[in-house]
Amino acid sequence: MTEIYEAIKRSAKRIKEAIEFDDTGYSENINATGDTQLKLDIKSDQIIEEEFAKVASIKEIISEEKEEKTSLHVNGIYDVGYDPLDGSSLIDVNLSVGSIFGIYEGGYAGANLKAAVYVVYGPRVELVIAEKDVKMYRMNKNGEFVFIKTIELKEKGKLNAPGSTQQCWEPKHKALIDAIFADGYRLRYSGGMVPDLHQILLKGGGLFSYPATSDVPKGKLRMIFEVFPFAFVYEKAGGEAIDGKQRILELSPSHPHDTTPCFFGSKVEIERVKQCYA
Ligand SMILES: O=P(O)(O)OC[C@H]1O[C@](O)(COP(=O)(O)O)[C@@H](O)[C@@H]1O
Ligand SMILES: [Mg+2]
Ligand SMILES: [Mg+2]
Repeated sequence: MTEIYEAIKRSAKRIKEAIEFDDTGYSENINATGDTQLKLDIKSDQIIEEEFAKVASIKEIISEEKEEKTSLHVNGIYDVGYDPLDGSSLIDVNLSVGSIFGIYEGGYAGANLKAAVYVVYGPRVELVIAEKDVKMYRMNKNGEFVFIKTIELKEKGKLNAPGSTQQCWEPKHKALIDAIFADGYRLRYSGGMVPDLHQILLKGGGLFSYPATSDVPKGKLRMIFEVFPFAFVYEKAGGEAIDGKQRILELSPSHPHDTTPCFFGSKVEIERVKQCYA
């Protein structure tokens, strides 16, 4: 596992440099989800593939920017699913973006996750590794990742990050979000799942939701690359992640690019979601 973390750190340094100095424009390609890829989406994907190709324990990889799985090492143990540049549509407005990694053993089901990692490219570069617990590191001026702290969620938080187009929410979802705001929660939503979920983790708790809506009935966020890794992080930090009713980590996609509605948060907020969606 350490070799994989080291490859992610090398990738993070290279991607940070690309974000700072490369062309921020769109390419002419469309990915499996139907999004037009930025040149930076493609470059970040290539950087990660190059770094993972050096790691013998990785059997295969699949990313948000690849149509199909890519085999790396026949004798490898782990399958890695990743979103090379999450929130990339925020690059043009210079907001924080991220990379997300799920390290699976035995196929890309939630139950097969062995570790999850994400990187935040903000004013500083931070790396979070969830295995037994959740550890946060920050890149120093020599490009080394220095341990900062272990992240633990409180039972109840203060932040609310409601995703998707509100016009398309179900009435019960609107009632839930309104009730949470009525209880004093503050709105914190940038449109980048990495910084939005990172903020809730670091500020002690709250709720991030991306529900089923009339325009995206199966949600927008992708299981293998985005939702499973963050569900793992939230559970290891003492929180919960559900699709409304079921634990996210009990789900299995039938296609690599499958999406699911998702709710991540501390215990108290997730209990409210369960009551609403029961
Ligand atoms: O603008 P919306 O519909 O709330 O969606 C925001 C979500 O879309 C995403 O940007 C999707 O990720 P990509 O940039 O990797 O496609 C998430 O980071 C974010 O949580
Ligand atoms: Mg993404
Ligand atoms: Mg992406």
